[in-house]
Amino acid sequence: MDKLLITGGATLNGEVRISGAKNAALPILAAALLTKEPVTISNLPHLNDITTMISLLGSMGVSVVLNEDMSVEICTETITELEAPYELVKTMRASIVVLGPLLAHFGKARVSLPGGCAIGSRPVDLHIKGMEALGAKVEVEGGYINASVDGRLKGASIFFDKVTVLGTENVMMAAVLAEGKTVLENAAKEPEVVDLANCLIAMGAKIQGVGTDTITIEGVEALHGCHHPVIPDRIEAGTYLVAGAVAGGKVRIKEAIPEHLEAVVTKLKEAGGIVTQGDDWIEIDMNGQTLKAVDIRTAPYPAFPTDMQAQFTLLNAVARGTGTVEETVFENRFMHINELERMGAKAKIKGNTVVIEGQETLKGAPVMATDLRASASLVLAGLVAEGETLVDRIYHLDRGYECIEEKMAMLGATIRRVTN
Ligand SMILES: CC(=O)N[C@H]1[C@@H](OP(=O)(O)OP(=O)(O)OC[C@H]2O[C@@H](n3ccc(=O)[nH]c3=O)[C@H](O)[C@@H]2O)O[C@H](CO)[C@@H](O)[C@@H]1O
Ligand SMILES: C=C(OP(=O)(O)O)C(=O)O
Repeated sequence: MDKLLITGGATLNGEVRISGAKNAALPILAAALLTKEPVTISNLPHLNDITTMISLLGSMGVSVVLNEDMSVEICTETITELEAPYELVKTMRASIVVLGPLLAHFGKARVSLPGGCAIGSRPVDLHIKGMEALGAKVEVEGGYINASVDGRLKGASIFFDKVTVLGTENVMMAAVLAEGKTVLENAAKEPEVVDLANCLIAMGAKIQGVGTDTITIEGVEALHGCHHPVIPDRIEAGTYLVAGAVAGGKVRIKEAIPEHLEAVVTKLKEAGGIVTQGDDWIEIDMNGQTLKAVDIRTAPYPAFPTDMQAQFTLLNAVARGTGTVEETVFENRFMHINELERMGAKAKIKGNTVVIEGQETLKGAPVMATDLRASASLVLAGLVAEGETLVDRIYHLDRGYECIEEKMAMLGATIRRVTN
């Protein structure tokens, strides 16, 4: 199993290109199931999750062709199976997002329940209720969601009890082919939802209000092919900015969308970073600045993202002062704390809040990655710790960070992949 070996202490300097967003690319790949015509998707990141989604489409008999420019062309003309099997869904819960497109286009879907994961129970009840509201018959049996509809789905008014990103995306994709009007209230406003909607609109869908909490969809009979470039990954961007903050120096992220990172940049400035930005870049300069602990409260966009919580927890662990981090989105997203404590971090967890007392230094240690962003926080810890840190189980990182060791090394980090 691959590990990352990091020798701490190097100051980071330079530029890093941000890859396409995993969480936008995954539903957009699924959106190709909504039409018979070819859909071409570019700026896809090279990540294990993307490979899993492509394998899932392939397992259905969908044709997926890699073009010379590295874009991917997907065509459903050859589809034979309307199923997402457990073997694939268990490795990536975002596979659930094929439910809406399969049901809306083919009238039937069988999708394995994703189950819980290292960050909490993560139910999909709101996805299922949304499909039922659109007129689907849904049964959960033997760990599978079996959904079907006679004829077309029917537009409906749907209020999400909780803001759900994949839930909004799944139901929005089902509604674009439904008969009549659908109104989604308390919908997710994340940039990835907006990117998916823009792809659907390019395919001929009629959607209004994306980026607000009320999305209105006027169903159409059929969608057509399109070419869609995926937006840059705001979480990857934020992670490299935190790397610059904790390791000192000057780090510029390029080919990003600064508007998507406002909550993160606000906290980086509060932490003492000198942050400047242009149309598609953000730079953090820590030369001579003292890193200060900050208070964080995660919540749906545009508030501070839960996917940046672990990285800021680490920032607090090496900053001056005491910072409080409150996690309101997932019930169990503090798995990185124990590992950071093994490196000398001082933290107290109480319910969904952790209070971190900043330390002058952390000490390198062998640590275990438990989920994607927890892993990112351990890599960041390794960059600042004294001595060597060996991060085990980095398959989590490979789900979400393209070429992380190459990108970090280009900024000056001493980091390499160890295979055994
Ligand atoms: C592939 C992808 O895009 N993943 C992102 C997506 O996950 P995902 O879409 O799975 O997360 P949700 O927004 O759905 O989860 C938000 C909250 O709603 C709850 N919930 C969700 C659905 C449901 O049917 N019932 C229910 O109770 C969840 O348990 C959680 O407490 O948004 C999360 C929140 O920004 C991010 O951390 C993930 O990186
Ligand atoms: C939690 C995440 O992803 P997923 O929803 O795919 O588990 C993430 O990207 O941080």
